[in-house]
Amino acid sequence: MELRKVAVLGAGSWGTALGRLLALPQQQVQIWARRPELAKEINSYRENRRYLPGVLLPARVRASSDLDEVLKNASILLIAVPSSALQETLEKINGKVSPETLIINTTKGLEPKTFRRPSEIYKAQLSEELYQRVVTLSGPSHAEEVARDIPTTVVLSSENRASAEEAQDLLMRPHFRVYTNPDLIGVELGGALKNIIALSCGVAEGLGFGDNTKAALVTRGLAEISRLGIEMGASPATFSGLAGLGDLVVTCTSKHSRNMRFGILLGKGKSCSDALQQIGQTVEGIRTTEAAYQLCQHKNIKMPITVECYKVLFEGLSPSEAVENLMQRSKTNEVEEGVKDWS
Ligand SMILES: NC(=O)C1=CN([C@@H]2O[C@H](COP(=O)(O)OP(=O)(O)OC[C@H]3O[C@@H](n4cnc5c(N)ncnc54)[C@H](O)[C@@H]3O)[C@@H](O)[C@H]2O)C=CC1
Ligand SMILES: O=C(CO)COP(=O)(O)O
Repeated sequence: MELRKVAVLGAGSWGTALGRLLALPQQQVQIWARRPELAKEINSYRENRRYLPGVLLPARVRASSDLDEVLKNASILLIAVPSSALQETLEKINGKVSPETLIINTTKGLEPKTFRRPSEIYKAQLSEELYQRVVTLSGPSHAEEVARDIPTTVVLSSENRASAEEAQDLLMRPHFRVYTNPDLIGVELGGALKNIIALSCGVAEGLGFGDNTKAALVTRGLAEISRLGIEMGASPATFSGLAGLGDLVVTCTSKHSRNMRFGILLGKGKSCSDALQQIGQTVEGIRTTEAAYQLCQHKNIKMPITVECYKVLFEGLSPSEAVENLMQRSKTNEVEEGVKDWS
């Protein structure tokens, strides 16, 4: 049996959980951790105590802070760094990856100012040949549950169908069901924009509001995600799928969501910097709120939750004022005009 090597870049909770999933008798996994101390700790304890405590890693998973060593002979590359580190990471691997390598992107986010989705960052950094090997993984999947083999469904998209199907075969497990979807724009926008709504649900919880408020945010959040997504070229159906509604539901309800936990702290009166420090992990919703706010202003699309979330994060608006602003907007229809008119 030919032994394959999988390189995972990013030793956070998601890189570690997926590294564990990819460790098979025929697959050796090496995780790249920026900090040598973290690589050492993972190897010594067979556990990533900092980012994924309580999950024992098989011996086939090793960590290293030497990027060249991790990339050497890898035929599969999985990238799980925060969106803020994606460009820098791709620059580091430039010229070190062979064109046949299958690349799985797991970063969810949107870049402020440029509005680039993760795959657009790959496209700008990689050769066209290698870009055709990039597949984005999205959908409702908290690392803490995937790492404990809790049944999970995800979705893959790519510009290249054969690459997406190859990644599907690679990742399918009895407890991890993988779908494909050709709508790369929708899959990546769903995964990024739900973070804004999860953060807002957290704020509502921190303010002491209840389930009605959360349901309102999820539903109206999905409406504004879809409005922006369709304008950007996504297929409407994707937003009722795993990368849309699916990820929105899990992130807005799960105790594992860093975006929601960050929002709870804001709702309870913590400053952004204190809340971020307390979470101590990636909170993609902050950058994505900035990007989506700029984008909806630029494209003149109504995204009231995103706008209020932006004001709380970047302009010092209090969470309770943001809720008041949302509730007291001028009256309107639920569905867009033209979808269903009064007869
Ligand atoms: N944790 C989860 O359940 C899921 C996470 N994701 C996405 O995966 C991405 C990574 O998230 P997590 O693993 O959860 O984050 P995390 O906060 O658990 O870990 C991030 C890791 O990236 C490292 N890192 C930060 N800056 C870096 C840089 N410049 N170069 C190299 N490494 C750097 C950190 O040191 C840390 O090891 C995010 O885009 C997130 O939205 C997607 C689905 C599920
Ligand atoms: O994307 C995720 C689950 O699908 C992870 O969400 P958080 O980053 O909010 O933890």
